[in-house]
Amino acid sequence: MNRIDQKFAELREKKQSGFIPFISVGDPDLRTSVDIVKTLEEAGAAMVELGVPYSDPLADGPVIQRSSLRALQGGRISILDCIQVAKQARSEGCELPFILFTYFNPVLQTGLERIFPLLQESDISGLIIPDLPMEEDEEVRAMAAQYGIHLIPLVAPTSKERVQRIVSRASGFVYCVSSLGVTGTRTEFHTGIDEFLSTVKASTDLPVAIGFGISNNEQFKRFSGVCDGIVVGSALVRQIEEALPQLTDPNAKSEGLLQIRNFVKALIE
Ligand SMILES: O=P(O)(O)OC[C@@H](O)[C@@H](O)c1c[nH]c2ccccc12
Repeated sequence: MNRIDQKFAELREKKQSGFIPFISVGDPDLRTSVDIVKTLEEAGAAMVELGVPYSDPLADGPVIQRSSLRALQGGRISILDCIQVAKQARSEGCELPFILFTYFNPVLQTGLERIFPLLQESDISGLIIPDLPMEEDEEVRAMAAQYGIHLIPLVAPTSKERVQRIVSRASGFVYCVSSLGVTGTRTEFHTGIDEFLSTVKASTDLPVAIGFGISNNEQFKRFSGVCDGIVVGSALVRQIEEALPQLTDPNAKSEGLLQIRNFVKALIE
């Protein structure tokens, strides 16, 4: 059974919502990304989105854009580097399900025929490609299914009649975007968000996760119990940004990781 399926089954058993953090791999460096992943697990993450930094992150707000730039400062970070971070974390005892999060261009550069066997042998359970249009996802879906990798779709409040089509082809879970626009913390969400979530949940037996803009415990609680998973990217990446002086100092790295742990604990308690 895919680790994502196992994890959501456990969460449903415990009637809990899973915390799904997103990080840019390589920010500030690959080794620290392994340490951050392990810290997220200790702090209570259910699974983790490993973001492949990209030079043209169209769907990302300023926080993740800065994070991608920092990661790419030390030279190109490939999908293979991100897979290596997952393998290293696993080898150091991390049991989290890994979701590779990448724009479509790096996937094409690496080659579909190469990526999927690698994801499978690296025990990476899911893949999110935010700019893969449903109309062009045939080949990617077939390869993902062949290698047992969940290709997780994004559904936006404006998806309306497309919801059924997107959800009917979904695998693993359905990622509901809470608002329109780019990633980044928000004070309020799309007006019809509750109705939108009900529509998606009524359209699938798959777990449903919500993301975009969630940055504090009040917002986390608002969606707990309503969704099976809650994705937080920018608010966490911002914490990593603030902890950079510690994370990049060998003598203070553990202090930086503790700051991240404390942020997550307060976010999801
Ligand atoms: O950053 P936020 O607002 O917490 O949203 C999660 C988001 O970061 C993560 O899932 C993500 C990162 N880049 C994306 C691009 C498109 C959709 C989603 C994403």
